Amino acid sequence: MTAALLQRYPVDVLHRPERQVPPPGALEMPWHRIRAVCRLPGGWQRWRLRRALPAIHRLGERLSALGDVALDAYIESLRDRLLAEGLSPRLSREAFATVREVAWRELGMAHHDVQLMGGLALLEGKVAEMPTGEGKTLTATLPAATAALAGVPVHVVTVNDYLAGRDAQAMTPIYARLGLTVGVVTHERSPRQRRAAYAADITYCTNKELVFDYLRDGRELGSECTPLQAHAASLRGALDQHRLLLRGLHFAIVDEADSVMLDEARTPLILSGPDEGEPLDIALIDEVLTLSERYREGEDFVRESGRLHLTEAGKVRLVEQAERRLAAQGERSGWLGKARREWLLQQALVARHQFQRDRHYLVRDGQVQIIDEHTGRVLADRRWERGLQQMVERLEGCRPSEPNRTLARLTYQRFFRRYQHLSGMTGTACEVRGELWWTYRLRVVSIPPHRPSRRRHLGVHAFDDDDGRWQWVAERAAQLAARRRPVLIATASLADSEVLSRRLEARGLEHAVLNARQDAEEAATVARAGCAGAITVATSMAGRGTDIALDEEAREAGGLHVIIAGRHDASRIDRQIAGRCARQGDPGSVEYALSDTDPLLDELAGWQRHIGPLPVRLSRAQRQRERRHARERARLLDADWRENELLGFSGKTE
Ligand SMILES: Nc1ncnc2c1ncn2[C@@H]1O[C@H](COP(=O)(O)OP(=O)(O)OP(=O)(O)O)[C@@H](O)[C@H]1O
Repeated sequence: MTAALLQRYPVDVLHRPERQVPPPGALEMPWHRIRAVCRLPGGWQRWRLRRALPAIHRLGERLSALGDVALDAYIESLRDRLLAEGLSPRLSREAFATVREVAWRELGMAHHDVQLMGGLALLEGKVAEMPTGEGKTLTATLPAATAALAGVPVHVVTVNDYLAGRDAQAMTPIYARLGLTVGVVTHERSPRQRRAAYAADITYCTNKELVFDYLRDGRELGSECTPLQAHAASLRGALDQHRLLLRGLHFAIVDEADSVMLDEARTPLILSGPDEGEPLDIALIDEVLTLSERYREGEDFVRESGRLHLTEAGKVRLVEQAERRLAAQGERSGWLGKARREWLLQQALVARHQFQRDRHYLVRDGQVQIIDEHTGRVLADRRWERGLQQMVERLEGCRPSEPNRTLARLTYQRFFRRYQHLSGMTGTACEVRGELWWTYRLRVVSIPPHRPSRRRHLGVHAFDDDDGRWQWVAERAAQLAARRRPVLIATASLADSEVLSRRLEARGLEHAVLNARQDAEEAATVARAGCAGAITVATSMAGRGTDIALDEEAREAGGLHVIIAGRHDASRIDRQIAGRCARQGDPGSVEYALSDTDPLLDELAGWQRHIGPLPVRLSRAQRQRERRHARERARLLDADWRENELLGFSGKTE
């Protein structure tokens, strides 16, 4: 696949190469769903990958006998051969042995067999499912360096700026010794720095920055949107290639693939700019907010599948109010038009009843900032659309921001399938393997752990209310810390993390907090979290990718203990949090502290909400939410294809 890529797309000739993905035919989706079920057994896949290992080790033995100068000369010759011949299986094995030897010399870490297998799966364009803490960061260096040595620009995509910066910095010694350049794209980088980072052999970036940069390039390209059109425009001097950020979509390794490609793929990414059209009608926003105050849940509006809907009684009430307003203010009042006023009121109800401060957003420096529900991080510069942002700002007493207009939008589903070579890695893919196949044509290969896990599951503790839960959690943390074990307490929201922090403070327990409000010291907080007796309270910010290294005393005391205080949107997220302990053969334990007031229970209606033990009800609610989110993604994908077909005649959305 990759060799073909090199033949078809000489990198420096075509601008912005990417795969043209045709919309699926009528029977294609059902057919791929059947194929997702009829996959090859995992054992056979692993056996196939394992077969390549003896050859890599034989080469590795030869390389380890070389001195530093001889190794550098060997790397030079390997690069020349890869550039000339492309990525043949033989040269790929040679490259893997070389990267492994270099990793050993530069970082003191040689890839384990399971990491070599994971690397081979990535090079084949698959999702490598490797248990948490097995060293995916190091695994990615194998296919990334191999492809980069063959001249293919590589994007290593991850979920947040902290991980992109950390992984790039940690792995740079390997790439530098191989003569490869590394770039990092994070939120604060300027366009010039981004261009330079994408020009590097290997670019570490976050999914959001990558898609936004792609959309910005799309606007720069205008109508010259396909690679061939862009190339032709460049030849006739109509396109200044130096203004583009990316060099095309060649080879991507997506870390935390289930989070990036599924959890975050429920809403399209929207590039917005200042709206120079209609000015914001603050008086109307205030009026709607005042009206919405009188609407009662259950009578005037209901929650269904996580959304708010006006009931018939609510609609009748709105008609009466609108008529009164129209009579008083005339037709220019903004109340004309049934659809518009219902929509306005619905937005006001969402601002009032659905979005909660310190759960969905926080207020900082007089501004409302959105918290990413999956990563627990602030989404800098992102705002809700069409008046919703301003409504929340008014409710919080902040100055309303200027309205934005959509410039371009794109779904992750469409974006990632445009890569010439797409692969991913994660610790949690087994339950979504079908969706990864029919959405992205990605197969999942489960890679076994290097050593058997020593993680102990200490069960679930259920409480009637938050008060009881926080009291127990604080007591438990105090006991464990006294035994010199480090404790990580994961809360479901920023508000919960602050409530717990106050409880710990009241007991005089020293602790660190990692949440969207206290994110400046992230690296230092994570570095201290593995010290003997340390207590750390964190939201899902510490859920994925965070590597908590233990000190010797902590390891001897029993390793990290994780308390998951509240179930998350998907069981995969809980498993990722549990995966912060017992990594790389270390000891560790995990337990749950659940409360009957968990907002996840809102997912259940009627008897389901009240019948059965709390852990069973929460698991039911979690499964229901996972299914709802999967349905939303399927709907979005479907709408995306249909819109694409329609706009094929009239224009493009990106
Ligand atoms: N071959 C190796 N030899 C020694 N240590 C290793 C090796 N591979 C990885 N490690 C160490 O294992 C730890 C975990 O690595 P890493 O954070 O990359 O795991 P991960 O699989 O990405 O975890 P997560 O699933 O949480 O993202 C790191 O401290 C890393 O240095």
